[in-house]
Amino acid sequence: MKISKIRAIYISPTGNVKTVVRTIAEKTAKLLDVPVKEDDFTLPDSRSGIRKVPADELVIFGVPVYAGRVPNKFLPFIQQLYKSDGAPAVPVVCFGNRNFDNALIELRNELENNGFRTVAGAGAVTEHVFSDALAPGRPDAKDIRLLEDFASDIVGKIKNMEPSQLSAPIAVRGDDPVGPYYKPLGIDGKPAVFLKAKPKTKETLCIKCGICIKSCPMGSISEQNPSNISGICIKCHACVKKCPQKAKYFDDPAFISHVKMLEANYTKASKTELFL
Ligand SMILES: Cc1cc2nc3c(=O)[nH]c(=O)nc-3n(C[C@H](O)[C@H](O)[C@H](O)COP(=O)(O)O)c2cc1C
Repeated sequence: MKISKIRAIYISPTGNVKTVVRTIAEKTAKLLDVPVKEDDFTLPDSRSGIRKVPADELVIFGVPVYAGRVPNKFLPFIQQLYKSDGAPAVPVVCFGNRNFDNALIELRNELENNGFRTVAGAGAVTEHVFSDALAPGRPDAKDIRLLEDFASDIVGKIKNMEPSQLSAPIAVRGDDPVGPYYKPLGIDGKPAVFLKAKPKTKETLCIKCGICIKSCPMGSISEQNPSNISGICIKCHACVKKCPQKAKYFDDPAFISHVKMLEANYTKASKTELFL
């Protein structure tokens, strides 16, 4: 099968998915001696129109895992933006050391529904945006090597395949039909409900540089006053992580309790799972 280009498509509010997708894309491109085209659709401005992916491009499609699934606010864009008539695709989900639950199978199914043919899949461990005690510094050098080996295996698999052989979706871990969202628990073992939590701002530190405004995937931070979160917050932590002044933080008690529960139960290093 002739591949003319690698298409690296991703949502990555704080950068982990971008690193993982780029690693796989760059290695496959090198092995196939073709260019990479990058499509980052994290921000509102990057999410218009329909992009038809030609059947001779290999797609590496990455999203973060939120509550054990594909982030629900991004799902409509995944469903609408990218279509194909048979391009081979690799769904990649990045999770913060707890579990990817049903996210990979959900992304696989969405890509298949959009006309892609999934040939491999990955659930990659990455640092949890809620706490650097969960998979700290990952992907690390060992993870990168593993992802590069995975890229070599993908190339080995598709190189001698005919387009007609791209039939059954790649078998991945997860429930099909896709199971429910993971319900976050607090340190007391009871459900922790923090859907409405929004980041606060330390006014003494904020210099109104506007970086948080430009980083918010929901476009929810007021241009006039960055302390005002006028729209919905998906807790992605882009504003917290990207603030050069460390002025943004969450203090919602249910959210803090959930983070404590994660830190109490999920610090043991998880493994990246690869499907070929
Ligand atoms: C709202 C939210 C929910 C999350 N849910 C999970 C989860 O269910 N399981 C898990 O292991 N990590 C979870 N994470 C961690 C992210 O999947 C992980 O940190 C990922 O690398 C973030 O990607 P990014 O750096 O590209 O934004 C969650 C993160 C957020 C913001």
